[in-house]
Amino acid sequence: MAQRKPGESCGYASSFTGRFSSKLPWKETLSFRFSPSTSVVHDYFVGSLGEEFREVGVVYQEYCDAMNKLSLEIMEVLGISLGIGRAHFKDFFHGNDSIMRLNYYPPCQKPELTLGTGPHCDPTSLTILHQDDVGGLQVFTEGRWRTITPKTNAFVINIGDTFMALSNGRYKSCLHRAVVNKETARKSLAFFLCPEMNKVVRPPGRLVDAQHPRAYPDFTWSSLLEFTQKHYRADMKTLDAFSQWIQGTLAA
Ligand SMILES: C=C1C[C@]23C[C@H]1CC[C@H]2[C@]1(C)CCC[C@@](C)(C(=O)O)[C@H]1[C@@H]3C(=O)O
Ligand SMILES: O=C(O)CCC(=O)C(=O)O
Ligand SMILES: [Fe+2]
Repeated sequence: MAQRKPGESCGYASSFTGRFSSKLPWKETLSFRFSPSTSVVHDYFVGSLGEEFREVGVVYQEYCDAMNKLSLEIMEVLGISLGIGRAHFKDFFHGNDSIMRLNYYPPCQKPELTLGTGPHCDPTSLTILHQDDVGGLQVFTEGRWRTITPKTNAFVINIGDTFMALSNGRYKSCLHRAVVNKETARKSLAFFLCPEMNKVVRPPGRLVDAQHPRAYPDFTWSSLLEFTQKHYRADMKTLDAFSQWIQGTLAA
């Protein structure tokens, strides 16, 4: 029942053999949807995983509600930082159709031969990541992979591709990966803020001018999500590949 089906972004997935034929990530994942002012998270745990998961469902419902609140506060700060005011992005994400993902990375006897999660930019808008104290998240900056040391009471916040497009490229989505180790399993919780499915991703006019022409075409989040689920494994070039893909399909 909980098994994730090809093309869907919810459910349990291990080894990803159903989706990819090479570079399989060394991880298991459980992904589910979140929408504000609903009990969809709690209902998923009870409805798909069973009555014995009711308590866990309550906890993750509360966690996702808190992540939603934090995401909208961060969107206010990002709007102020770009000079377009606190309301613009906060209102854009007031209704959202976000994804919560639980990552489990088993120990690996030959960790140098694989990756927990390969190099990528999150195609989503904003990621709030809670990692445990094992360590393994790395970000590629200034020419090399740098480990993000776990901090107990801190979250890691990533800009994703969709927000890069919304900010007309002023913010860049962050290239990152997760390595594994021989001794200890690692777990992380990733809350991916996503707009409502059919909302058009278009930067505010104030961020487009002669010096800053449009960096990406208009698109809906549902079309980018479908691209990553059915046509293209998200990597560090997803948005460029997606832009070419939609312009190609429009021209056809
Ligand atoms: C919309 C999504 C697709 C992925 C989960 C969320 C945000 C991150 C994406 C992902 C983790 C990027 C690396 C490749 C991927 C296939 C994975 O390793 O899980 C991506 C997720 C996915 O397509 O399931
Ligand atoms: O587990 C981590 O530290 C990173 C996971 C990640 O990048 C993702 O799920 O998109
Ligand atoms: Fe990621």
